[in-house]
Amino acid sequence: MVKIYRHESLLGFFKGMSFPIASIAVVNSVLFGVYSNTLLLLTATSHQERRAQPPSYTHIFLAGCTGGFLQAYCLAPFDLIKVRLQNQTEPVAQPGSPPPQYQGPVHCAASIFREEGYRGLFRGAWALMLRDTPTVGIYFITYEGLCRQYTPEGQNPSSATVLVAGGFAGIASWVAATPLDVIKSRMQMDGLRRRVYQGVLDCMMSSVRQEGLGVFFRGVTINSARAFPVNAVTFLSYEYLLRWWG
Ligand SMILES: C[N+](C)(C)CCCC[C@H](N)C(=O)O
Repeated sequence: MVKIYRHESLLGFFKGMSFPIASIAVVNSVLFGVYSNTLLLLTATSHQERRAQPPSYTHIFLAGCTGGFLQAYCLAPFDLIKVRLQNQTEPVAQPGSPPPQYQGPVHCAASIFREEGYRGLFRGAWALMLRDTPTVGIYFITYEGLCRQYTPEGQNPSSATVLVAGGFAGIASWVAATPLDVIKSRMQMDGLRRRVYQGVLDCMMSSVRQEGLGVFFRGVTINSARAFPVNAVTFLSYEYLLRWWG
């Protein structure tokens, strides 16, 4: 951190932000848009009417799963690129040494397309859909459940409630998502050199065989620590944007 700050000032910490920001905007608008519109279809109530006539948890879960399933499709190529770039851990290039395999997100996307084809951009997408379909259901159930618990009937939840409920929704869904998150990332890295895994099930079996059941909880702490603030802010933005524009 000190080195980055000295050489590049505060801006250095935000390097490479434009690509994730653009992808988060698309992915989250699909997620929340599909969720809300599925609820509209299932319960015939708009976001504003849902405080007075709260939908059932079954409907919330189904709408969440639909949102999770469709957002995974949009997320897949962006997530693949993120995982490939993050795993590129060769030491910093010396003058004269060959450049890293991927020079940035656009170059990474283009090389995957060139070397592995259109389907290559969707490597790991099945595992991602399996990860996100049920866990986004859990995400919205936790959020709604906590909001209802701490809000007087018929009223809008306070900002503090939205932040805390959003934070815990993030943690609950990420804890549930971590086993398939591990598998997903392994599938995304597979194919870089030679293919190791036959498919999602094969990847699960051989990971457990080699590393034990603990493999399914790799990174659960860091995922949860990230999930709280990210999802607190996500839900606060969602609630306020809909209140202003709705
Ligand atoms: C379902 N799963 C837990 C994987 C993600 C839920 C989406 C939450 C948010 N986009 C985030 O990045 O935390």
